[in-house]
Amino acid sequence: MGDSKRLRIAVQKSGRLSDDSIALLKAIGIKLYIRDRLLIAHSTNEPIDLLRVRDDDIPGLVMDGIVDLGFIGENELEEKMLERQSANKAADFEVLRRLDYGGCRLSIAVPQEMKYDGIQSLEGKKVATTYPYLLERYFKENNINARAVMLTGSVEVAPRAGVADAICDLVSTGATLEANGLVEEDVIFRSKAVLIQRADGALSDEKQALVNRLVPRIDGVIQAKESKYIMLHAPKAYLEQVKSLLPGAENPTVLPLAGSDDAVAVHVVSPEDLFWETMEKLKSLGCRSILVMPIEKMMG
Ligand SMILES: Nc1ncnc2c1ncn2[C@@H]1O[C@H](COP(=O)(O)OP(=O)(O)OP(=O)(O)O)[C@@H](O)[C@H]1O
Ligand SMILES: O=P(O)(O)OC[C@H]1O[C@H](OP(=O)(O)OP(=O)(O)O)[C@H](O)[C@@H]1O
Ligand SMILES: [Mg+2]
Repeated sequence: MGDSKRLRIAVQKSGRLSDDSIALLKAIGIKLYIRDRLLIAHSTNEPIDLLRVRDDDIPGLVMDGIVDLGFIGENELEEKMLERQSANKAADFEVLRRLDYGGCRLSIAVPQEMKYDGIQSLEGKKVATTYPYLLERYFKENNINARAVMLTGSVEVAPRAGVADAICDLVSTGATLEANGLVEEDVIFRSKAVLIQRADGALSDEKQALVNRLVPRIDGVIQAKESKYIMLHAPKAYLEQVKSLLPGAENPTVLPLAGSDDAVAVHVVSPEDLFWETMEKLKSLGCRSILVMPIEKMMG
């Protein structure tokens, strides 16, 4: 399958990573028509097919060469890598880019009423998790004798159900832990979504050329999201102060303003957003018509 002429990309069918991964593919110019029932989607403008699967399967599909690329959370990727290594299966892949979504952490959490003085408090205890390999690695690194109990879902209910003493699960806002009377204690892994590719050299020249053309576009999309185009009218007398307030404004475009001798228009691409506080300072310097605009694409 991986040897078909079309580049195969695995994405999570439905879950936390699905929408952002599809949005990123669309933003880099890949036209996709996704029908909810269908597990394969074809691009209409590039030789690319999308395979929509459970995220658990994505690392294996890439490492076995069934697909060429995959969007996956680092937590799941690392877990599957450890699992395959322990079974002596090949676990080769290449991380092409770390992405700007899917941010979460894998943490140990305990019931509110449990006294916790560090990881040694878990000596001899059972900890429910969907990530037994990551958790056991952490136990080993800390010389703790504890048991990971594998649960594929609803990990948060394990202590109440008497299945385990504590849990190790993904946390983002912490709302799920709080709702279940659990307290986050130790972060054992920090994760973001990544784009991975089959082992170095495994792709045909044509496919690799396509990937090499697409990856810089991802950089462009991420960079554009973080950047802003800023325009304002500034009093000439305060131009230097104005420049020093604008992030990344070493070389702004300064243009004359029709009908005004003492003010100019300043345009700058800023690598970051402009805080309200900075806008207020600019205004107090006499700047007017301060506009902060999103940038859709960037290159060069
Ligand atoms: N609360 C969160 N905030 C941000 N990212 C998260 C959060 N929870 C999980 N993630 C990231 O998204 C990935 C997918 O999470 P999701 O909950 O959709 O997985 P799942 O239930 O295992 O889905 P599937 O049905 O595909 O197996 C996780 O492995 C993690 O990398
Ligand atoms: O700290 P929080 O912001 O509350 O997020 C944490 C929750 O998010 C994830 O589950 P998700 O909501 O994706 O549902 P799932 O149980 O189907 O995986 C994760 O498994 C936690 O349960
Ligand atoms: Mg999953």
